[in-house]
Amino acid sequence: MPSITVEPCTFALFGALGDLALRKLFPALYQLDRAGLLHDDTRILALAREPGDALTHLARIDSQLRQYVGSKEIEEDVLTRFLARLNYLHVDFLNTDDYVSLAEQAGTAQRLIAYFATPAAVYGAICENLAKVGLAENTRVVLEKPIGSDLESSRKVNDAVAQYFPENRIYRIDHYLGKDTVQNLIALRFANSLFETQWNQRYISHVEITVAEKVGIEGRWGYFDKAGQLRDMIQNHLLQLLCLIAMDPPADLSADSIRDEKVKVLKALAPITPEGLTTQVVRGQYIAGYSEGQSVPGYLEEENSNTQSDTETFVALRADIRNWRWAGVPFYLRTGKRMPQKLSQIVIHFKEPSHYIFAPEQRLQIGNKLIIRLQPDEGISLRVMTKDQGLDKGMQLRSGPLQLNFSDTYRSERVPDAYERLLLEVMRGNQNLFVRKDEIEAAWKWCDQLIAGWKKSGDAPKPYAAGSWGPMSSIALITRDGRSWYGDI
Ligand SMILES: NC(=O)C1=CN([C@@H]2O[C@H](COP(=O)(O)OP(=O)(O)OC[C@H]3O[C@@H](n4cnc5c(N)ncnc54)[C@H](OP(=O)(O)O)[C@@H]3O)[C@@H](O)[C@H]2O)C=CC1
Ligand SMILES: O=C1O[C@H](COP(=O)(O)O)[C@@H](O)[C@H](O)[C@H]1O
Repeated sequence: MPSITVEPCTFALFGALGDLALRKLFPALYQLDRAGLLHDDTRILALAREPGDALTHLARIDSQLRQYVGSKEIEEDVLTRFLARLNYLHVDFLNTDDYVSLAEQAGTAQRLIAYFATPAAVYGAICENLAKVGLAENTRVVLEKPIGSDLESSRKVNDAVAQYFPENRIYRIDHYLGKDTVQNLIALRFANSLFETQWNQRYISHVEITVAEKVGIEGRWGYFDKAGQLRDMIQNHLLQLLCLIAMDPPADLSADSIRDEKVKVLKALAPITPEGLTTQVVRGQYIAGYSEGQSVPGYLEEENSNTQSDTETFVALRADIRNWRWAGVPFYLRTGKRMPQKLSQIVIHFKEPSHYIFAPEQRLQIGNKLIIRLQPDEGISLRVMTKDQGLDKGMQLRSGPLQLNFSDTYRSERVPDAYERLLLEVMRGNQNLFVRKDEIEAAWKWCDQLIAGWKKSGDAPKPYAAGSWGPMSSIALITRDGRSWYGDI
């Protein structure tokens, strides 16, 4: 039986016929229902501006749900119960009159959760209209990323929402924070004194964060070309991972204690100088190549693409954190589309022992590594040095893993999708997996200087073949510091 009690709510999904809603949000709500985590009285209002009768739209949601959840996890009785919670309302989000019927349907008996699966440009108007029809009181609003495309535009969006909703009822999504393995970073760091005592510049030489995607642009060229990989992935997911690795221990698990610590890290990131732009940062764009043995098009040949674009699909960079814990410890970040495999991984490289007593030729492999695999094959592995076995081996060293593979250890547990966790936490009113306004702004501030630098220097992205690990210069970026990307791979 579920151990979490969740209050009933009316869940209003703005943009209910869009890609995110159909692919991720309805499936996540269904899974919550399946797990017994939706209150019996919880209702879902699917809001979109497509005309036509409600039954046709509900039938589409039903069929997409079956497709994205998959037949193995569709239980007909649960699906029937889930669809009974659902109603479709035709609403143009910019038209106040359309909100009257929403207000009638929503009522005031239970809390409204308004999820904005729409472009950020309409968040402010939705908030204003909700307030005009008396639906802002007590409502929680959920904002999808990206919030703006730079500091200034993100402030505008945040300020527009803040006119009607206080920060403690605003839930900004970064879906990486909903991944079980990402939350595990907090458990790993703060429930094990073993690591925390070593977690600083005295013992750690450098940190790598790789988020590689095998997919290309997948029909999202229109959105992606205006964004690029820095805005799409680094500004949010990778910087959030960096924060969870680098932050000081929070006083407790409350949302603000964790967010206070994360924002300190973001503010401590060293700006990247014009010289650093060439030595510390690499941007790339994929050209045609191979993925799983099949030829795949380059970025400029994707569906709906232009023939020319300077948008990056790959970024590798070295970030430095200006504080006592991390002085002199580079954080190497790397993310790209159309890489050889889907892989999100953090590698903590520990320093060599302070006095070395083994054969000089074995020195290269010295240095423990903690490898945190976020996806796929979630798990943690600690590379430790041991002596090779056998009478003839002498004191020959070998690096081997102490391994915790989550799917073996917790075999019976289904790994929930990030959105399931996040939607549940919104219903519970727990903000600690959501991003506070000052975090978003500090992350934009740091990314803006990079974007401005690229613009000023006219730096074009370096080509890399689809199916490779990025431009050669991303290897030079780390080898210049006498290191290499772990296991590359
Ligand atoms: N798709 C994804 O994987 C991800 C999406 N996101 C974010 O989620 C949000 C939604 O993305 P996505 O689903 O891909 O986008 P889509 O364009 O597929 O969906 C957005 C929906 O909002 C509707 N909409 C926009 N303006 C109005 C309006 N004035 N009145 C009524 N409906 C309106 C659109 O309707 P219409 O079609 O009629 O214009 C569309 O159905 C965005 O903020 C995006 O950045 C974040 C991470 C991943
Ligand atoms: O937010 C986004 O994330 C996805 C990658 O998410 P993952 O959970 O599959 O690792 C990325 O493809 C997309 O471009 C970006 O907007």
